[in-house]
Amino acid sequence: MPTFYDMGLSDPIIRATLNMGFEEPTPIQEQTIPFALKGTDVIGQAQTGTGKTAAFGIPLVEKMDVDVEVVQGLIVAPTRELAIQVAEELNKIGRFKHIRALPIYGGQDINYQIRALRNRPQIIVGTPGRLMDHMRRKTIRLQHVTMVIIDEADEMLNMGFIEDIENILREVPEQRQTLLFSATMPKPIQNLAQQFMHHPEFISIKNKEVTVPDTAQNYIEVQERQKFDVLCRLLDIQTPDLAIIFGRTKRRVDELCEALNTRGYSVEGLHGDLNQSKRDSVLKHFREGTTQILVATDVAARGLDIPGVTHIYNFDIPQDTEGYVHRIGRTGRAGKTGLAVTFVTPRELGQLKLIEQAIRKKIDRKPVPTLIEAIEGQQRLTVERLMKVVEEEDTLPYRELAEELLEENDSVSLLSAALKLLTKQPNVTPVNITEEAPLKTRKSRNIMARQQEYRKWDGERGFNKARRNRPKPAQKVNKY
Ligand SMILES: Nc1ncnc2c1ncn2[C@@H]1O[C@H](COP(=O)(O)OP(=O)(O)OP(=O)(O)O)[C@@H](O)[C@H]1O
Ligand SMILES: [Mg+2]
Repeated sequence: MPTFYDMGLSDPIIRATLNMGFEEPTPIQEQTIPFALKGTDVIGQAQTGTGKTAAFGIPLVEKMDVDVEVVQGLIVAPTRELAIQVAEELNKIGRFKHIRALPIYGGQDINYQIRALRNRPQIIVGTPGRLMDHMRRKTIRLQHVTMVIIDEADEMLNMGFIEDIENILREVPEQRQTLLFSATMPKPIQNLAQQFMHHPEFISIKNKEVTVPDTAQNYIEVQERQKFDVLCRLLDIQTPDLAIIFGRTKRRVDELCEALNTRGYSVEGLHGDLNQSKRDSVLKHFREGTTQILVATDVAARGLDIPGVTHIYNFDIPQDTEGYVHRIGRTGRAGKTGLAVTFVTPRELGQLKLIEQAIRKKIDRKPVPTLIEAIEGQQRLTVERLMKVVEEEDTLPYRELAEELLEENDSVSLLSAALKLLTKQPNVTPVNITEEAPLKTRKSRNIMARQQEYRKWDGERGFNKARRNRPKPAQKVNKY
């Protein structure tokens, strides 16, 4: 097994990897870092949670010149939360080399960002909209950028973002090095990517499965109006440490949050209509574990690395196969195990088949859990909690009382009553969830069709005309 040391990295970077607890490079790191250090353009594809951030972050930081106080490295990412997270990881990698990475994203005070830019970070991690805003204001200049990285590249080169990426790349010197990463890299997007790159090396970690083998994947066939009760039962049975529930729309997320809170679950919602301070606090609570359940739109589907997420629930089946891979990839990261459960209404079974074909794996069908199972799940949880207190806590102050009680009652009656008190009882308070129409089956979110459109725009009809004729990306701001 090669080590980071064998890769010819400098001391401050090796120290940083040790400091981050990385003992050896992951396969994608092992394969991409040497190419990236040599200056080769790379398209890197590897499963979710396998260390793609450091795969580009390590060579990027290695190549930055700490004495040159201009932006030399640019990373583009689809969501604000991901930009923040990637910048944090880069700052860890750059800690001993004193390389600074700054996240630049919408929803944060632009003047604050302008002040932060005066600290002269060498690396900027941005979301496209806000990056362009700074480019227009000339508060960010990209003419000394030597390396550009597009994280979640298939998403970024897709309809919602492609024009922004083109605009941003126009400001970056032509002879830059370009790296593209994602867990999913549909062929048409790979082809499209070439136009932004110079003879890229395509590195794909060959795995039988597209998804992570340590994540068990189940589906439950369920009627739309039953979904919520089934979800509550699953939560009661599976008692996840940290779980993410994905809903299709923002309204869905809001309704689910309210309904789950009504039924006594501690949940918070994340979607694009919330203001940034709310988004920050929701994610902070979830990362700290003070909120155990996050309900989110696809804004949380890509890239987020939250250790300890044990369960993913697709309350609504994802729109496309890539979405499925990324959503369930929020669990089972860095060698941990996880469980993903997808709700499928009878009319969406075709979509499930498409997902199975794309990931080349069968998703196991599970029956609708019963109320009895939910109650048993909660009882099990109570016993676990009780035994933990028996083993780990000081119960001495209660002993006298316990002995008194036992003089007049039998022990089984007493313990049964205590267990009952401690157990969350099934809560069937009526809630209001607006029904969603079933998802219409579409072949892998028409990426093929879109690619053909791009070709048309680029070729036959001429690029400029094509640009004018390009349909307005309706989901551009609204998707998440
Ligand atoms: N060499 C390593 N050794 C141990 N842990 C690592 C190593 N490299 C990365 N990690 C850890 O693995 C986790 C996942 O990494 P990362 O977020 O980069 O995955 P990813 O491949 O980008 O996933 P996604 O496709 O979901 O974006 C992180 O917590 C990271 O710190
Ligand atoms: Mg990533």
